Amino acid sequence: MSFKNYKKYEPVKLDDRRWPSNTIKKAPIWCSVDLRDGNQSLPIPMNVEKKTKMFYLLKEMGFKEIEVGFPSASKAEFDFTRKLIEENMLDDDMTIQVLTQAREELIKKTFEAIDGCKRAIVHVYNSTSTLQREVVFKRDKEAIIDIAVNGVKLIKECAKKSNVKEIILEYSPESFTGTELDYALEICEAVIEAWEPTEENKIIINLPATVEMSMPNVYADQIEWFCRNISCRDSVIISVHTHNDRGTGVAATELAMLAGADRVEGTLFGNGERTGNLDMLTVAMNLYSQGIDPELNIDNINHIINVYEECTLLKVHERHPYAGELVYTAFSGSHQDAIKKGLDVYNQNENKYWEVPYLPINPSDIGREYEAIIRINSQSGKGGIAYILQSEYGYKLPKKMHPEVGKLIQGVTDRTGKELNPQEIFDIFNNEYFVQDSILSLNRFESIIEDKDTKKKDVKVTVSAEVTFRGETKQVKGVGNGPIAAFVKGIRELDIEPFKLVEYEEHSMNGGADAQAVAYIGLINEKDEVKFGIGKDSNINLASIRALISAINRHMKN
Ligand SMILES: CC(=O)SCCNC(=O)CCNC(=O)[C@H](O)C(C)(C)COP(=O)(O)OP(=O)(O)OC[C@H]1O[C@@H](n2cnc3c(N)ncnc32)[C@H](O)[C@@H]1OP(=O)(O)O
Ligand SMILES: CC(C)C(=O)C(=O)O
Ligand SMILES: [Mg+2]
Repeated sequence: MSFKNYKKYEPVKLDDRRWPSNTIKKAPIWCSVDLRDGNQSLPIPMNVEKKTKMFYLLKEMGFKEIEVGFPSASKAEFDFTRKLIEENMLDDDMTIQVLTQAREELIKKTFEAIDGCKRAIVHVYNSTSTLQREVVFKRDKEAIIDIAVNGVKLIKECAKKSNVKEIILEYSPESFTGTELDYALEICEAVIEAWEPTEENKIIINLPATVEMSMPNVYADQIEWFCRNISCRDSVIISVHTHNDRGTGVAATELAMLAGADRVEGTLFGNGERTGNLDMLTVAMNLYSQGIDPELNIDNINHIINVYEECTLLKVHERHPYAGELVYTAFSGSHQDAIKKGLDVYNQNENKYWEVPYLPINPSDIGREYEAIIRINSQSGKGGIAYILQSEYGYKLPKKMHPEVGKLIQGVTDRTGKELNPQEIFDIFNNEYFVQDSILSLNRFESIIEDKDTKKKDVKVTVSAEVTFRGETKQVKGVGNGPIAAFVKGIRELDIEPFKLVEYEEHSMNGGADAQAVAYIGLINEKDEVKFGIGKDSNINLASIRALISAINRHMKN
C-alpha cells in the first residue's frame, strides 16, 4: 500500500463559517433519485414494471419530487416516463424530474419524453472537475462553461415550444467536489444568467459530491461559501446530492443543511453509484428522532424494505440504521437489563418523551411491533431472560428470582453457544418449574377457614390434602393461619428437609374467564440455599401450594 500515491484534499478558506452554530429546524425539500441514480448503479436495472412499483412506493411515502429517469438513455427509461404521463400516475402536487447530458440530441429526446406533462424539472449536468476537464473533455474552463450554457439555452428554447406548462431547470456542476470552488460558482452564474430565474420561478442549483472526497465539514464549508457568494440567492434553490465513498454521505448532507442547503437528493437505503447515494431514510429518521416532522411516511419500514428489495434485488443489511433486522435487538446482558427497566418505566408513564436506554426510537413508530427487542444467547443476562418470560409468556418473575432463572438459561447457552428463541427459553423454564420429575406431587387439596370473622387477626385454616411422596400416597392434615402455613405444617410429618419460606409473590395472568393466578415461592434450607418454585392455577390458594411443592422438589432434586 502506498499512501504517498494520494493527494491531500484542500480545505476551504472560510474562517468565519457560521454553519457549526446552526441547527436543523425543518425537513428539506426531498427529491428521490432512486429511479435514476439508484437505478443506473444496479447490475440489473429496473424494467418498466419494477420502476412503476418503486414509483408508487415513493409516492405513498410522500415524495413530491422524483427523478424518474434518464429518458434519452434507453427505451425502458423513455417508455417509463411516457407511462407516468399518459397513465396520469402523478398527483397534482408532484413534479417529475428527468436527467440529461448537455447534448442537443439528448435534450431534444428528453423533451419528447415529457410531452404533455403538467410540470417537470429538467436536470442538466456536465462535469466541471479539474480532472474530468483534462481527461474526459480535454477542454479548458471556457469551453466547459459553453457546454453548460449551450445546453441551458437549448432547454430554454425547447421549454418555450413545449406544451409542458411549467419547466423548472436544475443544473448540476457534476463532480462539484473535484471542482475549484470559484470556478463552480462561475459556471453556475453563467447558467443562471442564461436561464434568468426569478424569485417566483427559481432555478435549482445542485452541488453534488459525485465522489465523496473530503470530510463532511469541508463539504459544509463549500456549501456555505457557495450560498454566501452566489449572486441571486433568492432565485436559487440550493440542492445537495451526496455519495458515500468515505462512508459519511449522511453526515455531509446534514452539515450541508446547516450550511444553507434547501433541498436534498438521495435514495432509499442509500442505493446508488459505488458505495451509494445519500440514504434519505436515515436523514429523515434522524430528524424524526429529534422531534422534527420528516415530512415523509416511514411508518411501515418493512413494506418499504420489501418493495426496495424486490425492485433493486439488493438486500438491506441487518445493521442498516433504523431499518436493519437487528437494529432494535439487544443480545448483551447489560443492554437487555437497561431496556427492560426503561420499558417498564416508559409503560407506566403516559405522555412522556420516548426515553429507553439503547433504543433511540420506539420501533413500533416504524411498524416494528413484533420486533424481538431482546434475544438470548451466551452474551445475555438475567434481565433479558426475565423480559422474554414477561413479554412473551406473562410471567413477572420476582426480582430475587432473576439470578436463578438467568443461571438456568445461561447454562444452556454456554453449553450450546447458540441463540435460544423465546419458545426454547420457555421450554427450559417450564421443564424446570412445572414439569418436574416429582418427588412430591399433589393429588387433592381442600382448605376450610374455621373462623370466618375476618376482623380477627388469627384466622384458622385447616388443610386436608393427599400427596404422593417418593411413590407412596400420603394424607396430609394441618392447621395454620393460612393455607400455605397449614399445608407446611401437614407435610412436616413427611421426611422432607427443613426449610423456611423467604419469598412470596403472586400476580394474575390472562384476565377474564381464563384468568390464572401465578405464585412464586422462595424456600431457604439449612445450608442457606434459596430455591424458587412456581405454581399456576385458577385458584390462588392452589397456585401457592403448587409453587411450594415446585420449590420443595427443586430443593430435593439436588
Ligand atoms: C454522476 C452521474 O451519475 S451522471 C449520470 C450518468 N448516468 C448515465 O450515464 C446513465 C445513462 N447514460 C447512457 O445511457 C449513455 O451514456 C447516454 C445514452 C446518455 C449517452 O450515450 P453515448 O453517447 O453512446 O455514450 P457516452 O455516454 O459514452 O458519451 C460520451 C460522450 O459524451 C460526452 N459527455 C459526457 N457527459 C456529458 C455531459 N454531461 N454533457 C455533454 N457531453 C457529455 C463525453 O465527453 C463524450 O464525448 P466524446 O464522444 O466527444 O468523447
Ligand atoms: C447527475 C449528478 C447530479 C449525479 O448523480 C452526481 O453528480 O452524483
Ligand atoms: Mg449521483
